[in-house]
Amino acid sequence: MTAPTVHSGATTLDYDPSSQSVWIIDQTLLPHHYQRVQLLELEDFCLAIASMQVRGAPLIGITAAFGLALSLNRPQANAEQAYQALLATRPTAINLQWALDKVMQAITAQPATAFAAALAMAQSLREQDIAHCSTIGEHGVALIQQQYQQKQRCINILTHCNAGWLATIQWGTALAPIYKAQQLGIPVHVWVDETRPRNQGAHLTAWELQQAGIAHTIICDNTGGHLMQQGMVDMCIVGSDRTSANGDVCNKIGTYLKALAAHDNHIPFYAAVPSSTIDWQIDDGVQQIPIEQRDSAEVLSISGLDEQGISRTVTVNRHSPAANYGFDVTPARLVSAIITELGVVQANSKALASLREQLP
Ligand SMILES: CSC[C@@H](O)[C@@H](O)C(=O)COP(=O)(O)O
Repeated sequence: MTAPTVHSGATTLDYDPSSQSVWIIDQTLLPHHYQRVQLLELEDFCLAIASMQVRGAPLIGITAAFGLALSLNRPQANAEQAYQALLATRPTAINLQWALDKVMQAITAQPATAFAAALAMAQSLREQDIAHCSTIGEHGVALIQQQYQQKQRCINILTHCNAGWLATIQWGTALAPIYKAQQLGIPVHVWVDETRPRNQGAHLTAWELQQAGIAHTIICDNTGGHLMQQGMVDMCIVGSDRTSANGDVCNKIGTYLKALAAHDNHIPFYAAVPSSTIDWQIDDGVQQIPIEQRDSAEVLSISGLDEQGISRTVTVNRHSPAANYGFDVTPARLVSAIITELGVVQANSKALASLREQLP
């Protein structure tokens, strides 16, 4: 099967009404194999999120929304149990709870037609994600355009992890402005942090950009600071898994170090954040956002393709322990601005509170 691109209108999750299931892309196989898999039962949904077949904050949320909704049409359906099972799959991305809460609200509002109401909500969250990511792209591309107007040459953008269409339903968050820049004919080149240990940059962002025909270069996670010192980065754009109400941006581990280097080198550092990623209950992201710790095996070994297929290779001293922190928090003072579907706002409590007032 030909792999889709962002420009062919590809989506990462599609509902199939005939089987009451969803089809996702198994992201653990990318970039080596493009394979869609079907999620039918609640357990399939939980496993897909926990094992990172689907990942990226917005996509985690929408997948969970469908998992909860579809679980209601099974024998012995129990919405509360399904909610808790899905919520327990990953701790950091707030989109997970946000989407589950929306579906629960729909169920509570229409108990007699709970399945239909929940499914309609999941479908509307999916459509909303597409629209919001596209709008984030339109707001973000103005920032790239400013740089281009000043410099009149290819704009070098550094990104971390994967916040492209694979992390959402379509378009992505951090990559959406880059795709929009390409559509406008603005020359861009993307520095892609490999993003150990799961290599979402080297595996997923690089694949997406290559499919879309966007110039990019994979770099080791520790390279960004050097490039910034040498004037080889014009701006950084990253995504977020949870942004606190005061503008602290939690994102894939290593983001904070890039923000520090950007600050030291006077390079703008933007986070592309749909409002569904803002945790309004937390006003100190550094202290309050739960940071996922995953299996140390992900640090001790690396996955790759050989004649046998995809396998993991141990790359370290076998007898050493390892720690696997999944995310870190960039304090608001290091974030130049936050790109949302409602516009570009300052990373502080006041600006975010006024953004909140505009939310439906
Ligand atoms: C639009 S996605 C933003 C973030 O979710 C992304 O940068 C990220 O950190 C994803 O982490 P992952 O562990 O792959 O789910």
